[in-house]
Amino acid sequence: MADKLPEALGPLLREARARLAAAAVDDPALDARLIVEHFSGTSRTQAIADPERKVEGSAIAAIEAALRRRAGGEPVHRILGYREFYGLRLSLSPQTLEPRPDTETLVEAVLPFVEAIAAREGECRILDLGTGTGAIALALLSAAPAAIATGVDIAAGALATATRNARQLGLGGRFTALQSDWFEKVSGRYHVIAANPPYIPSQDIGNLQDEVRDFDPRLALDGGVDGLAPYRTIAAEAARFLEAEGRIAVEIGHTQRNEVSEIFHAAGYAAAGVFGDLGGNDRVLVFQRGKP
Ligand SMILES: C[S@@+](CC[C@H](N)C(=O)[O-])C[C@H]1O[C@@H](n2cnc3c(N)ncnc32)[C@H](O)[C@@H]1O
Repeated sequence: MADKLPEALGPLLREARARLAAAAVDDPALDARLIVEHFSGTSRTQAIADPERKVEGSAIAAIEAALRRRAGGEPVHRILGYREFYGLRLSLSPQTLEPRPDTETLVEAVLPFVEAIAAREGECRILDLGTGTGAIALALLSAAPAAIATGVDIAAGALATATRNARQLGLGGRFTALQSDWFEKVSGRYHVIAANPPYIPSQDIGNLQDEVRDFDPRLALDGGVDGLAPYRTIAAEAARFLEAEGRIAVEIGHTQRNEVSEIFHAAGYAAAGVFGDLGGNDRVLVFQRGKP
């Protein structure tokens, strides 16, 4: 049994970090800080300026429990219940993928187009397929006040979380949640169809990092036998829902650029951009109607 956690903020942070380091957590200093700040309601500045500040017993108990979960391998943002994405705080639930910084690449890739359409037409309609927490749609709505978005997901629990996130961010009036198997229940035409679909080949899921395999929902990861099934469906069915000059933007696995490009070219789309993530990997492909 570990010693009792100290009540004073500075020593508490040090002990939290030591426990996570002993459990071989990747970044024990960062995770200890996130956990202590979240459950004690304190800030980094307070920890530096007032390290003797006392933390309440109920907060210490919550920190104790959170450290145990983190040491047991649960991702820190699952424990906190939220993750920042594109500067927005998004709540998570068991049915949502934890949004990743790489996906911000997709937001940046289409934002200039969204802004240009909104300036020209007074509105830009976005369809976010597989919306999860609402990450892509809500980031675009927060950056483009004349945009409106429909977030589609097959998972009702994900849509409930996306709807809550939209409301909490003051974007509820421009966000519609729709439960649908890709385009099945979708109607209307959109200037942007965005998707970060599941793209891991089914047989590779067992080899993913424990934190991904055990805590992200399988529905958010499994892209079928070769990881490309959702791209085939999206490429085959998008035409009826895309405005003439619209764009389709998809996140891809870093080895999938050629295969995904071929799928969209065969369906009648031309490349309109390739975007790399912060690690320099191909991460987002943008397409428009036309010959490759
Ligand atoms: C990789 S996650 C992306 C979540 C979110 N867009 C993000 O970037 O953080 C894929 C999402 O697609 C949803 N999904 C899986 N199969 C689907 C289907 N057939 N129709 C609609 N959504 C689906 C999953 O529930 C999951 O929320």
